[in-house]
Amino acid sequence: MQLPPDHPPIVPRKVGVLLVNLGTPDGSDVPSVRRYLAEFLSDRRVVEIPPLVWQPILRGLVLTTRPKKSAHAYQQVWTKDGSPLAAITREQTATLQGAFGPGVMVDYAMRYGRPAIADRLQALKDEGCERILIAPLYPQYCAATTATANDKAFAHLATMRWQPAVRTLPPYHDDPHYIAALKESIEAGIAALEFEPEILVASFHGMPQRTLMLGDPYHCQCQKTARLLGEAMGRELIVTFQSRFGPAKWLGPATDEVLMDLAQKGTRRLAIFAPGFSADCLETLEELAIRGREEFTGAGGTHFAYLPCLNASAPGMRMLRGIIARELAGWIDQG
Ligand SMILES: C=CC1=C(C)c2cc3[nH]c(cc4nc(cc5[nH]c(cc1n2)c(C)c5CCC(=O)O)C(CCC(=O)O)=C4C)c(C)c3C=C
Ligand SMILES: [Fe+2]
Ligand SMILES: [Fe+2]
Repeated sequence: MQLPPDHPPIVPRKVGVLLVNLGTPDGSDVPSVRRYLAEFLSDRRVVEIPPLVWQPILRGLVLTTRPKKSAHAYQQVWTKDGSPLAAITREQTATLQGAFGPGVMVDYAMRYGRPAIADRLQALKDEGCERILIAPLYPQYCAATTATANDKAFAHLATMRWQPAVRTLPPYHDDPHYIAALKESIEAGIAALEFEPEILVASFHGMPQRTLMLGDPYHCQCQKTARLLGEAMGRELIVTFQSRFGPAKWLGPATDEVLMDLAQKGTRRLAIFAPGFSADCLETLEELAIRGREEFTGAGGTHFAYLPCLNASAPGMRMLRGIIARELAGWIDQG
């Protein structure tokens, strides 16, 4: 069929997958960290205080003190490929693209900082993706993570004349693929240690306690992940919540307090891991692997191990491929 000479170009139809993670600063210097924190902590899904009250506190207090402290923390985990979260997310994207082959276009974006969700969503559409799965990589649903990533994607869709059809990845906290991948990865991590841990700690990112009362399923989904994982491994796990922010009451028990308490009460050998993070990042590599070790050994522990997240490991990528392929049902050949 002959197209009119001024017809917009026609590109072949494709299916796209947009992996989304939280975001990270472009550099570990104080101005980069300040820019990132300003965007992150201005998100009303993250800090649920009216902006008229919160913005003066954020600008006058938080952004004048925290960036220096956080930049110091980022400097301890920064790699030649940049922030660990960014480097690992890139690797997950490339590995998943290899697993799906040319029938599916896999890309990634960050909720805060770069690459921006709007830019990558638009790029997928411009490449001909008329069907896109938006995949926030959070196993446990939380308004401050999953919902805000989806909000950002839908805000961009609202600007489009020709929208792609979209699906969003549901939480996968109790998915057998995820539990099996965690079991495989953690058991391999323990087998490689030079000591036998007496205690296993599963540390999840915390949230303000009131979000549980407001109906956010995050806390329950973390507990269920830990229960299923403990049952699969045939071992008891201690569940803790880390990374408290601000003066409000957060979900507990707090990871740092539990580490010190266990050591003070006589635990000597301990392994900790963070099943709620799909990629290692500041919160795992600095807060758990570095500071957690100091807290535990400072209180009398002798052997401490931090076991890495699923990242782009073989079990982690098999899991991601499995859950994403399922969500693409009817859009791709399931073969
Ligand atoms: C895995 C789920 C996460 C939840 C839930 C979450 C909630 C949440 N976080 C903050 C404040 C901060 N978080 C920071 C870093 C950070 N948080 C997550 C994940 C969750 N956050 C990740 C993956 C990262 C790491 C980013 C990286 O660059 O590696 C930070 C920034 C670092 C710092 O200054 O400590 C802050 C601040 C709040 C307030 C919140 C829920 C209300
Ligand atoms: Fe966080
Ligand atoms: Fe609960």
